[in-house]
Parts: sequence; C-alpha cells; structure tokens
Amino acid sequence: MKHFEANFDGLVGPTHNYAGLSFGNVASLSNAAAVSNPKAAAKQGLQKAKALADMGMVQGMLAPQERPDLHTLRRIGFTGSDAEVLNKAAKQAPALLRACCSASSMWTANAATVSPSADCADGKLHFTPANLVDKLHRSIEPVTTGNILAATFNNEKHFSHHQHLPEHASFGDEGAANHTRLCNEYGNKGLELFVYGQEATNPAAPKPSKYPARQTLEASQAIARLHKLDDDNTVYISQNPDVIDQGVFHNDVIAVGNQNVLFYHQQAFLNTQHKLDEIKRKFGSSELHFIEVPTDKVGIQDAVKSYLFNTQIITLPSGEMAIIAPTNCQENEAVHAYLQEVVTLGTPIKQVHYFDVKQSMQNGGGPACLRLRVAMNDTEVAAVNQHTLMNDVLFSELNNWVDKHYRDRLSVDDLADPQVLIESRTALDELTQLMQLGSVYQFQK
Ligand SMILES: N=C(N)NCCC[C@H](NC(=O)CCC(=O)O)C(=O)O
Repeated sequence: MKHFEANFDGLVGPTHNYAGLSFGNVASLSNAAAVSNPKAAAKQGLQKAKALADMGMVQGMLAPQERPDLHTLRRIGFTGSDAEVLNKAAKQAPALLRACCSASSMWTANAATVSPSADCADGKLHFTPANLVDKLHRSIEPVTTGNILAATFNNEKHFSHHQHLPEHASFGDEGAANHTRLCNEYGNKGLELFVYGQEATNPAAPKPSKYPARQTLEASQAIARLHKLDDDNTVYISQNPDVIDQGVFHNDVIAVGNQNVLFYHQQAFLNTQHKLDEIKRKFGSSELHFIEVPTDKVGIQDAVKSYLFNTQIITLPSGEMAIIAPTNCQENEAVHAYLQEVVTLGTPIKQVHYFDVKQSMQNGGGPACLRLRVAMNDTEVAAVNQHTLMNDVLFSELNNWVDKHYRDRLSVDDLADPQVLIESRTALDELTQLMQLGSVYQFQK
C-alpha cells in the first residue's frame, strides 16, 4: 500500500476583500479597506496548487463558502428581498455585513483538524471542522465546511466526520493551524502535536495580554478524544503568549512540521526543552530533526512579516523535502538568507520554491494557511471525490470558471451591491456541478 500526504487548498471565493476583520492578525488590520483583486487571488492559489500537483504531490481543492452570507443576515433579523437585506445591513450594521462577506474559508488550514487513519483507534480518517469562535466572520464557517468536507471525502467506510466543537470561547478551535503531525512514514502511526494559546478552565495559566489566544487546550483535548488518539502519540504544547502578542495568531505562523522534521522559531513555545524531550520520547527511536531558528538570525517581526514558518514542508516523490514559501520571504533579507542556509544544514530539506500568494498574504494567509493536509493511503485517495483532485483538466476548468465569474477589483463598499450576490451564487452553483459536490450551500437547499 502506498501512502501520501495530500494537500487540499481552499479555492479563493468571489468576494475576497480586505475588511480588517481579524484583531491580532497584523496583515489583516494593516490592509483594512484596501481594494482587492479576487480574480488574481484565486489564480495565485490555483497556480500554487497546480505546481504541487506537477511536482507529483496529491493535490485537491476545497470549494469556497457562500458569501455574502444571507442566511446569517436573516438569522440576525434583516428581512425583505435579498437586495433589501443587503441594503438594510449596509445602512444599519456595516460591520456585520462585512463579517458576512469575507472569503476567509480560503484558509483551509483553519477548516478542520484531520487525523489520519494510522493514528486513530478505529482505523478511520477523522475530520472535525474548526468552530473558529474567536472571530465573528469565521464563526459562520463550520456548518458549510462540514458539508464541503463530507462532499469531498464522501465515503463512510474510510472517513469519519464530526460536528464542530461547542460554540463557546472555552472550546476555541482553529483547526489544523494549531496542529502538526510528526511520523517516520505517512502510513505509520504518527505523533500529533496540539499547540494551544490558553487554558479555558485554568485562569492562572499563561495567556497573552494584548491579542486573543484563539485555541484552547480544552478544544485540543476534545479533538484528540473524538479522533480516538492514543495518549502516547499525542503531545500538548503551550504557545508562547508573548509571540501571540506580537502577531502570531496561529501556531502555523511560527512553526511547521513534516514527517521527522519540526521547523520552529526559538520563541515559539513555552517550556520548549521539556516539550522537545517529550516529543523525542514519544516519537521513539527513529531519527528526528529539530530545526530551531534563533532570534538573532530571524526576529519575530521578520517571521510575522515574511511568513517564514507559514511555509509548507512537503516530501517530494524523490524522498527529498521542499519548502513552499511565499515570495515575501525572498523580499526579506534575513529570511531569504536563512532559507538559502537551511538547505545546507544536512536535514531532509533540500529545496525551496517561492510562490506569489500576495492577495492572500495581505489578509495574513500564507501558503500553509491555504492548505489542509490529509495523509492518506492509496485506497483512501481512491475513495475521495475524484472531481476535487487537481490535474490538467481541473486546473483549466477552474481557471476558466474564475475568468468567467470573478471581478478583478472589489472594495468593501461593493459588498452591499446585490449584483455581487448574484455573481457569487451563479459561480458557486456552477462550481458544485463542476466538482460534483451536490447541494452544499444554504441557497441551494
Ligand atoms: N494562519 C492560518 N492558518 N490562517 C490564516 C487566516 C487568516 C485570516 N484572515 C482574515 O480572516 C482576514 C479577513 C479580513 O480582514 O478581511 C484570519 O485571521 O483568520
């Protein structure tokens, strides 16, 4: 049996815009009210996904969400025709309208936590959509995320889909952005690392003081129970609250792992040595590479600006590892120098590839935010909805679809335009046919 780590990238939705919705995410706030280019954003994402497929990786796409979210606007009391609902929301509660228009589901690292079948006691691959309760615009994602995941991984024999955790701050869950899996081979039992920013039931535990900690220990523990993980193969690590206060709103902004490599900043965690010892002990006898980037080589501000750690580390079919980095890393002197050095350190990482994902970066989403990792064997890959897997045909169909439906300019003032809603629904309706997803959206029910 063959094993792979597939990446499922979020297709950028037609309403991609800069609304400054994410307090604690420096890029989102600093680009608030800038004019976006949804067409370019979607194409940048497709280019990256296709390039990985061309490198021999298993690559899938996850459909975007329905935005503007009329269902939520009606749920909070706006009435009338669709155009009237948009108009009233724009006049009476513009901030709520903006929250209902974000294309934030593109960052599929926040779609769910995924545990491969080798780690789970029942031998199934488990998915739990993230509840994303810390941000209003993201808290409206999980139900549709669950529909899209179920339509993509649509085989009950192999895939187990859970409901998102209770919608309360105690269970703040940001999905795979705060979760990494180490293993020697993708098909063997791995070690799942859960990184949290605060303990909801222990007010004395460290937590940030300026920006929110989006993930709680309690949420991580709940996921581990739901996914039937073994305690001996699970490690809980506290994120360093000081770096959250400097803009590290998810752990994947400061650390990333792949197979037997953990790549992280010196200041990423609390009790680092103690946690590395636990990882070593639980990982067993196989070789393990801890690549720690010291502050004197790359400071926190450079890491946050460039997204050095929001890179993907992938294992190519040759067995070599490659870093998939945003071009922003080339533009930062310290980070670029570090990436030139990292391939010479004698670790499995031998290549670095750069991609322009600037439209997403301006909202705080790098290459690793744009993808959900799903380690699978070949039987499981065959059980996935094949119309979601990237190849020459899907790439050209999706590019044509974007050309046909997407604007190349969108400002927050455009969001109340009923024409944007019509364009978005028309596009998504066509997409569900193209990817054979069935009726995953509220407007299709
Ligand atoms: N690190 C990972 N895995 N994901 C990045 C998510 C970025 C996203 N930005 C936004 O939601 C900004 C939307 C706006 O401001 O319009 C967020 O903060 O949740």
